Amino acid sequence: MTGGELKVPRRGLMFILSSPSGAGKTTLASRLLATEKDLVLSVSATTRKARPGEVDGKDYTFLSEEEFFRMRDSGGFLEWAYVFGHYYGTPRASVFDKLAKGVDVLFDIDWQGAQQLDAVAGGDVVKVFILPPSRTELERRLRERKQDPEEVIRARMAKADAEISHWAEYDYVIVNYDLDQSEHMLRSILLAERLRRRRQIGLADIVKDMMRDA
Ligand SMILES: Nc1nc2c(ncn2[C@@H]2O[C@H](COP(=O)(O)OP(=O)(O)O)[C@@H](O)[C@H]2O)c(=O)[nH]1
Ligand SMILES: Nc1ncnc2c1ncn2[C@@H]1O[C@H](COP(=O)(O)OP(=O)(O)O)[C@@H](O)[C@H]1O
Repeated sequence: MTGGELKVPRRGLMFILSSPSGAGKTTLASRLLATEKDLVLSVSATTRKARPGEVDGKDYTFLSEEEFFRMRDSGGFLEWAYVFGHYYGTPRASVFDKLAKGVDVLFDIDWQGAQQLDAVAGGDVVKVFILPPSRTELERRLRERKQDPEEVIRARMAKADAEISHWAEYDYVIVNYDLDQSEHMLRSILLAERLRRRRQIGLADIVKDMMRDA
């Protein structure tokens, strides 16, 4: 069962995934997005170049630094951060409208972004940290992905400790040994969070009707 089958009107949630680069969050996010009804990706803006296969407007909105700063300075971002030598930001547009319509928004952002979203919308935020099984496996996955030159892989490994050191700030932690199992765990978290009483805003009316009819 997925949240799409839930009938009680509910408020959407902000589902944040963070991890050291290469742990598997993008893969897990796309599996969820492919199958979960009422879950959409917050497409971040970035000044980094597109990787082969990445689509502008779908994976990221690719901006020049000038365009990024213009958007940032006009209040266009809910949060933004400087990561691995590039700027990344979460567009403000329509996030809260989606939550009000019962649609969940998934964020693939780093610990800085997670902290900022928590500060502006704590009650809507659910934070999940994805850990790799080991450092060796993290490096193997970064190489296997074959999308970064050697110096970028080294930089990502060097930054892994800084990201991992924030693991205890998250509500849930998944050690990503096996993709199918991790996907199941992530889906279970999403379903449980969707069922939180305070998010099921239609409950009060349902219960009121029930009591009157009794
Ligand atoms: N704060 C923040 N971080 C972001 C945003 N978009 C992506 N990131 C993070 O930036 C880091 C680098 O992302 P990317 O270059 O796609 O490499 P990845 O680590 O392989 O996913 C990752 O930790 C992302 O989660 C954003 O809008 N805001
Ligand atoms: N549980 C897993 N077992 C083996 N390989 C995995 C697992 N999870 C992800 N991968 C692989 O590791 C690489 C990095 O995953 P990716 O989702 O791009 O990580 P991130 O978005 O966290 O940087 C990809 O090639 C992906 O297919």
